[in-house]
Amino acid sequence: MRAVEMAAIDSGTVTGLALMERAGAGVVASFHTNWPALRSGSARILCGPGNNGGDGFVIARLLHANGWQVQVVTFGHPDQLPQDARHNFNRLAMPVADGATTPPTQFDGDLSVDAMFGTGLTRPISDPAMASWLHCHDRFCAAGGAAIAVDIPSGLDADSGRVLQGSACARSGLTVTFHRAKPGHYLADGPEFCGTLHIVGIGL
Ligand SMILES: NC(=O)C1=CN([C@@H]2O[C@H](COP(=O)(O)OP(=O)(O)OC[C@H]3O[C@@H](n4cnc5c(N)ncnc54)[C@H](OP(=O)(O)O)[C@@H]3O)[C@@H](O)[C@H]2O)[C@@H](O)CC1
Ligand SMILES: [K+]
Repeated sequence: MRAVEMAAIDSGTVTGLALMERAGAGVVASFHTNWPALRSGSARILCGPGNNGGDGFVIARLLHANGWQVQVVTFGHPDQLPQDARHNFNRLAMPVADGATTPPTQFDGDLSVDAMFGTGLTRPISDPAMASWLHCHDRFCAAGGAAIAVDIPSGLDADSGRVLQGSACARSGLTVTFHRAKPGHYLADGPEFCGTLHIVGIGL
């Protein structure tokens, strides 16, 4: 998937930013399909240090523009964000909480989005702050809340479908992935953590 994305970008037919915008818009469209009654409310978006977090910033902007009350929680310093994610971070017109220094609270809003890690997860999630915020997402999902994972539930290996050894991981009721499903969506722990799987095209 990473190779496909890079080939499309390198060929000049599409930019990473355009792919990210389509990914974020695809998640919002899938959300409305899966929970049609939820037209607006309060959303919490957990945004990690890479482009998965970048998708989260796009989602935050789109929901906010549609009248949602949005709480963005970031993990990692904005200066360290990859270019496309940084661009979308800068476009946010709402307060952002730093997940490293803000204690997580039980979420009793309407929509929780896991945009912490996607295909770039390289090792178990061991950071205590990340783990406790993901735990809030998981509890919200378990309580029947609208919980979405962007691309892949954070902590789940996209190839094997296993939760990385010792990693935090959160269940979602809906996982929205891009272009093609990954083996991990269907294998091992995948189905339990992904919930319903939507595959959205991003023009690749
Ligand atoms: N490419 C495209 O055009 C498109 C991409 N798209 C989106 O991008 C996603 C892939 O983005 P990505 O490659 O930035 O990886 P992502 O999962 O966001 O994180 C990587 C960062 O996390 C860090 N890190 C890793 N493990 C960690 C840990 N346990 N604990 C802490 N940190 C950890 C890692 O650090 P490092 O391992 O380098 O030290 C790195 O900084 C993809 O899933 C999709 O959602 C869509 O928009 C479609 C178009
Ligand atoms: K994710």
